[in-house]
Amino acid sequence: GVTGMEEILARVVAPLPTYETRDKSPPPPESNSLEFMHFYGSLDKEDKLGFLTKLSQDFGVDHTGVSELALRLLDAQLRDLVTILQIEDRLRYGLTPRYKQLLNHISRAEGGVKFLVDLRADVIEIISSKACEAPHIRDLNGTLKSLLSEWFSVGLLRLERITWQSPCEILQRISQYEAVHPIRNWTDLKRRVGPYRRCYAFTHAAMPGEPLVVLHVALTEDISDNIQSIVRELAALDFEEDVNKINAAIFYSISSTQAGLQGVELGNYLIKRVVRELQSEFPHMAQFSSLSPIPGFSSWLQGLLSQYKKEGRGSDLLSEQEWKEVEQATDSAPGSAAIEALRKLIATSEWMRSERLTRALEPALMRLCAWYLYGEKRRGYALNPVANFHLQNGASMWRLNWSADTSPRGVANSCGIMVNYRYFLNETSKNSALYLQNKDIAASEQVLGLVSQFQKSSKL
Ligand SMILES: CC(C)(COP(=O)(O)OP(=O)(O)O)[C@@H](O)C(=O)NCCC(N)=O
Repeated sequence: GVTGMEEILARVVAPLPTYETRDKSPPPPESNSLEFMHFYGSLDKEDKLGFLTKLSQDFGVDHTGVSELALRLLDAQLRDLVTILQIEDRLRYGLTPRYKQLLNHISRAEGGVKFLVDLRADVIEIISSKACEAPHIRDLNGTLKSLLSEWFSVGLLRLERITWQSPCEILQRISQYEAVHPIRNWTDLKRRVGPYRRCYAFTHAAMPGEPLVVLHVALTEDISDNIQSIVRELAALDFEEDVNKINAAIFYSISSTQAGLQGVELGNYLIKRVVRELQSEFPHMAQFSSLSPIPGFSSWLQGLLSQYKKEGRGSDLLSEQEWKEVEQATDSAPGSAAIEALRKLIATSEWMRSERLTRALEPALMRLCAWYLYGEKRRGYALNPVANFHLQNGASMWRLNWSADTSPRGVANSCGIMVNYRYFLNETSKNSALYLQNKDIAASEQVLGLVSQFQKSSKL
């Protein structure tokens, strides 16, 4: 109940020591941390929301104290620098939320770091579900994120290569966490860590046996243009890699496993770290690229077709000839009926069954997909989350691949198209800065060509 929460919080969230005694006060008993963790663990989702709201509101920053210090700082502007710096330091300390010490102490308890990672996952869920508008909960998220970013900085992470000899519990976790191309069975898993494959994970001493982010790599002769050649069912090859057939590293799946570490950029660091690892193992390797899905393209396209149907602008999406093919294949009248018919074909993946329709639609779907990846934005950045991830890392949108994923899921999600985000090593930091600051997308001639085809045909 509420009184229970109030009582617990007042007892275990020690008041912030005064500025003068900030380095002299003894740490609160570890029992406070253990009691907090135990109590929180016993709450259901509803109560967790109430508890975290109370923690962030009533045990955060002393706003009155801060505004008084701010006034004192203003008054001191004409004083000597030493005085000003002293008051600034008081202000800096005054902005420390009362609960921050408790979070620090919890991190030193057994299982405390994992507890805080999961606690932030709860906070993120509360914020994204808009379950409560309390602005203080964002402060709590910010404090947790900055603490976790320090504890999970690259220097404190361990790069582990996962092989068939890795402990079963790690292999089991790898197959459980694989979010992009689900692992079907032991044979599939063995293939993913076998010859011409690499699987790496970051782990942290505070969370033993827990892969924090997992990267799957295929070692190939050149940059892969389809996923079937990478994940198809094949008897696991037993012979060692033939180094002459290895010139490229294809990142075909990456998944972070801890929701509470969102924003800590582990995936980006893992890719960069693995590139260095592979360069030392294969000094001549010069091609590093992802082979990425394009989740959301199909549904975006269906939405676009509905919108253009309403506005009677079908001719802006497909050429005369392309519409003719659709009308014939679906026996529909020109105009909105044909648009609706095409929308249905995309929604049911029916178009894939007809050789003729596939050939007719390829140019249109490729230029629409190029526009979806390159032109569609959210707050100025790429709308597609996978594109945004790789572009933030400094990769360039290098090649769209037709019928790259012919699995039912691949056709349903992105009309079977996949994209290579290529990592030109001496350009990633420049590309990343240009993308993050100016929202410029680094793209190849092939992609830019498809985009300009779309713009010409739709007069965008
Ligand atoms: C793509 C991933 C690995 C990026 O993680 P990370 O680099 O830690 O980014 P962030 O979560 O810190 O923003 C992550 O967003 C993820 O697991 N996405 C779901 C699976 C996928 N590959 O899209």
